[in-house]
Amino acid sequence: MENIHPIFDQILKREDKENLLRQKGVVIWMIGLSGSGKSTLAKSLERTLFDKGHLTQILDGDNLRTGLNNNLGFSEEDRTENIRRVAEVAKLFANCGVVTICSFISPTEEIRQMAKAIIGNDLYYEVFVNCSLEVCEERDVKGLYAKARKGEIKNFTGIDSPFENPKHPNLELKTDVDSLEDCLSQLKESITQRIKIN
Ligand SMILES: Nc1ncnc2c1ncn2[C@@H]1O[C@H](COP(=O)(O)OS(=O)(=O)O)[C@@H](OP(=O)(O)O)[C@H]1O
Ligand SMILES: Nc1ncnc2c1ncn2[C@@H]1O[C@H](COP(=O)(O)OP(=O)(O)O)[C@@H](O)[C@H]1O
Repeated sequence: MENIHPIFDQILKREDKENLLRQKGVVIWMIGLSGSGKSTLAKSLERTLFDKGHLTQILDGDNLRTGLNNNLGFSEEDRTENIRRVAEVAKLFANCGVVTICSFISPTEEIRQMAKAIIGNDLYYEVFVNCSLEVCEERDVKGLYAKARKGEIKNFTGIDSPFENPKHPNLELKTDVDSLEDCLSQLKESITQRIKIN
């Protein structure tokens, strides 16, 4: 871009900030249908890490869409822009050494590849919160599936908008098979390893 001069030679590196915080920065990218368990798992992970002295930040769809992304809806184009902005923000946090927990449906492989390309392979840690549409719909935590079935919400993921299962996540949690307690311990164990300073 003309007349824009990004600073690449920062005096302080991510490693310096990670050493200060005694943790590795990471973007934990949680993917799954509405009602699959992303927010529940993200909040519990954050609480556990915080209680152990880690600095964390949750970014999630419902919150970001009331602020930074409040001009975006659920068309394919808007979802792509939603994820592009979030990935950029997540990268800033992770480069400060923060354990950044992103909870977004991120419905297609293309969208996720974009997020990964922005964040970078070294920081991106993909978690598939796998739950069948049937169980998500049964849970219907926010009553949105009922509305979508009645045609009151258009482009609802899983109903009239696509969701592709991630092919090679770093971690897969089967929230319609394993208990919440089991899923949480799998998640906490893998993230605790991931953020450990050697
Ligand atoms: N049409 C449609 N489809 C899917 N979800 C919808 C829709 N309309 C509103 N909601 C609510 O928005 C939350 C999903 O936003 P995301 O930013 O995660 O979506 S996306 O990644 O851009 O696809 C989602 O939150 P979660 O239930 O936490 O996933 C819903 O509460
Ligand atoms: N194994 C599990 N993992 C995560 N959530 C579960 C599990 N079993 C049942 N649940 C319940 O499913 C619901 C998931 O809702 P939520 O976390 O808001 O989903 P999302 O953020 O993906 O829309 C919660 O009520 C949660 O208690």
